Order: sequence, then C-alpha cells, then structure tokens
Amino acid sequence: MRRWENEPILAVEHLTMRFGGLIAVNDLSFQAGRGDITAIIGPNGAGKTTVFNCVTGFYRPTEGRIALVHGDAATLKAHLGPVTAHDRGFARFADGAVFLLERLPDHLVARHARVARTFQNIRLFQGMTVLENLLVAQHNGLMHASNFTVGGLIGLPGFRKAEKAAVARAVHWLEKVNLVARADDPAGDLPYGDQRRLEIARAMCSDPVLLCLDEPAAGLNPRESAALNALLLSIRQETGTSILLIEHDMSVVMEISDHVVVLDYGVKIADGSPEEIKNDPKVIAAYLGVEDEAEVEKIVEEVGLD
Ligand SMILES: Nc1ncnc2c1ncn2[C@@H]1O[C@H](COP(=O)(O)OP(=O)(O)OP(=O)(O)O)[C@@H](O)[C@H]1O
Repeated sequence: MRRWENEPILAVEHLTMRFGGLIAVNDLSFQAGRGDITAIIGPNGAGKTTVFNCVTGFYRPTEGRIALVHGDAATLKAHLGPVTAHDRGFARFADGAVFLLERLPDHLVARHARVARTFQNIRLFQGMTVLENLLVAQHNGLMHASNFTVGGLIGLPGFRKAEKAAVARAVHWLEKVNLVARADDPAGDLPYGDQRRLEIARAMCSDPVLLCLDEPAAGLNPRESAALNALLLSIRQETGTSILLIEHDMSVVMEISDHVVVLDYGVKIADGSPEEIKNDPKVIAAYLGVEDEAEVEKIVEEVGLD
C-alpha cells in the first residue's frame, strides 16, 4: 500500500530554497505516509539537509508549503483550506490538527507540531550524563508542570508526578537503545555508535509524531548499522511514529524504508518504493555521475541489477 499517497502525514508542496543565486531546492513536492519510514537520498549537495532544515523550521523556505497533520484528521487535503486562512500557521480540529511548518519557528515545530530531529553532527550535551540528556529533552513538559515557577524546587505534587513520568520515559528509551548501564556516564564518553542511538532516544523522549534523522548511520560499522535498522523498525512498530531520514548508507535505506525520494541538484528525480528506486536508471545515473543512458544500461547490466 502506498501510504504516502493514501494516508499522508506530511505534504511538501512546491518547496524552493534559494541562497543568493544558488537554488538548493527547486520546486520540490512529495508526501510522507503515516507510520512510514521515508528516506530522502541523493548525491552530495543534492539539497537533502536543506529540505530537513525547512521541514524542522530551521530555514524559512523561499517558496512552498510544508503541511503536517496530527491525529485522526481524515486527510490533509480536507483540512488545508481552513488552515491557510490562519496566519499563525496551524489549526486544530475536533479530529486532529494541521500545521504549516514553513510558517513556524523551529521551537514551535518541535513543541506544537511535535517534529523531532537529530543532526548530521551529533549534538548531545557531552558533559552531562546520558540520563540527564534525556531529561533535558523533556524540559518543556517539566516547566509546564511547575507552572513556570519555583514549584519544581519546592516540590509541587504536579511537578513531582511529571518528574517521575519524565524519568520513567527516559529509562524506557535507555532500555530501547541498550544504554541503561551507561545512564550515569557523561554522554561524551560513549562510543560514537552509542551516541548516535542516544540522540535518537533523546528525540523520542519528546514523543514526536514525525522523527527526522539526518544521516543516522554515518560513521557506524556494519554491526551498528544493523542495530540501528532494528531500532528504527521497532520505534515505528511500537510507537507508530513516522520517520523521515536522510541517508547515504544504502543498506539502511533499502532494508528499512517504505518509500524513497531521490534528489539531484535540488530537483526530485524519483519517488517510489525501494524496489522501484533501486532499478531506476535516472537514480543510478545521478549516483554515478553518468549522463548517457546507454552507458547507464551497461552499468546496470554489469552490476547485475534486475
Ligand atoms: N546556509 C547555506 N548557505 C548557502 N548555501 C547553502 C546553505 N546550506 C546549503 N547550501 C548549499 O545548498 C546546496 C545543497 O546543500 P545540502 O547540504 O542541502 O545538500 P545535501 O544533499 O544535504 O548534501 P550532503 O549529502 O553533502 O550533506 C549545496 O550547494 C550547499 O552548498
């Protein structure tokens, strides 16, 4: 089933991002399905990170719309009309909500639209313990529980309850990423692969509806890559969180993605299931930097793709 067509959670429409004279993303449209693992792939400089930065509110796109739906909203399209009438960038309905991410700053994309992300370069608090990193990620909920006062310090019951829940959530995710034994160690002391998994655990502590992962397998060895695949599949299965990832490691992309979007020079050149993408001559040509179709056919034969 092509959930990205039938049950989209994210719709990117005519997204364009210019940096001065450079067009990093050019009129890009694609959808991500609810509960799907969607991979954005493409050669270096294709515009993948720029798309991520637009989806997560770090960049305001030059043009285009990025709509995210929550809850039981039947379809994005049914609700997009009313949303565009509001300048604030989101509208809540009885059966869900729609957020126009291109209008929201990054902290609101994270807090209200519940889009979490990790970065190409790990951004943990290296001096804090592993557990503290997961508690800091839940800071907003705890501040609410303290009524934004010293309520937390003097131990208001509501705060104590929220604090307990935050620790329980942190421990749950530490178990999932197999790092309970390292809970009290500084995050910076962990091996690289463990830091990558801790970043994912931290993102999951904010209970996202969309988890955006920027090259989660970068720098991992094959065993760690396989563990990452298992972790992402179990996140999807247990929480239903939709995942959008940028990845160069094809063993990750082809094994776990439901849907692959391919960019080249800021333009979408393919969009489909991993099987469709793997055998698409345009994709192979883009990766190999080959323009001539006959040559592509020859390479496909040599590599033995079906
Ligand atoms: N903040 C910026 N200012 C100017 N140019 C930028 C900026 N961010 C990205 N670019 C340019 O936009 C183009 C797309 O870059 P982007 O990082 O999105 O590609 P990418 O597909 O993520 O590449 P990689 O796989 O190497 O990470 C590149 O030419 C890059 O130099």
